[in-house]
Amino acid sequence: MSESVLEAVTSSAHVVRALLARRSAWPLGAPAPDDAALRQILQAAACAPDHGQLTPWRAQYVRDDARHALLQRVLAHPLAQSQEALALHGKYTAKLTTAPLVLVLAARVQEHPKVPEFEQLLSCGAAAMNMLNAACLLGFHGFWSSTPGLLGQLLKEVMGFAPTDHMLGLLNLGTAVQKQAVPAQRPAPEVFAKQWQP
Ligand SMILES: Cc1cc2nc3c(=O)[nH]c(=O)nc-3n(C[C@H](O)[C@H](O)[C@H](O)COP(=O)(O)O)c2cc1C
Repeated sequence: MSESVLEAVTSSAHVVRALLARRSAWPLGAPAPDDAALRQILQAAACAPDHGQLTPWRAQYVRDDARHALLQRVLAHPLAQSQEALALHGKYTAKLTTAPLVLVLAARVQEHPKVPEFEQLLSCGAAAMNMLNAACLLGFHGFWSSTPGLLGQLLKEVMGFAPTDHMLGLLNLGTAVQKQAVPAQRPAPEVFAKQWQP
């Protein structure tokens, strides 16, 4: 085996090991990916399988003080003043400000004769996972969290997503505060996959 092939094989094995060891982490602190690292992470989204090349994934990222400005706008929104919504302000605060870099994810699905909605949504999920994996491979940590119900609606309005966009949650990026991640108990492949034979 040539030196360069050996190097490629060795680094591929390293990447697969890193993929298999990946854990989500929460809370997240500094450092977050800088602009150059974030660009690579976003570029990884664009490597998702994308039937019809529709680019259905959308993201807006928020760093540092801008997270607090976003939070204030969310909390000040008229829809966030009901008794029910007021009880969720603490949860919204934790969701939007616990990680130093927050990507707000959405799917922009379009009518297409060959690409149904579910394929476009799956493509967005793949894009998000590519970003999470890229961030981890670059040495950062991440946590994909949801923006249920009203929070998704508030973020959509405050951040200027399109009214028809589907909110897909937050991809929180930074560095794990707790350094010792417990290895995850993952199901063995036999649990969810089997060989089909005629
Ligand atoms: C779209 C999506 C939204 C999620 N939202 C939450 C959430 O709001 N809260 C939560 O505890 N886990 C949420 N999770 C699960 C975590 O991101 C994470 O996968 C889980 O804690 C397991 O950790 P692991 O990735 O290390 O296996 C969500 C996962 C997905 C795919």
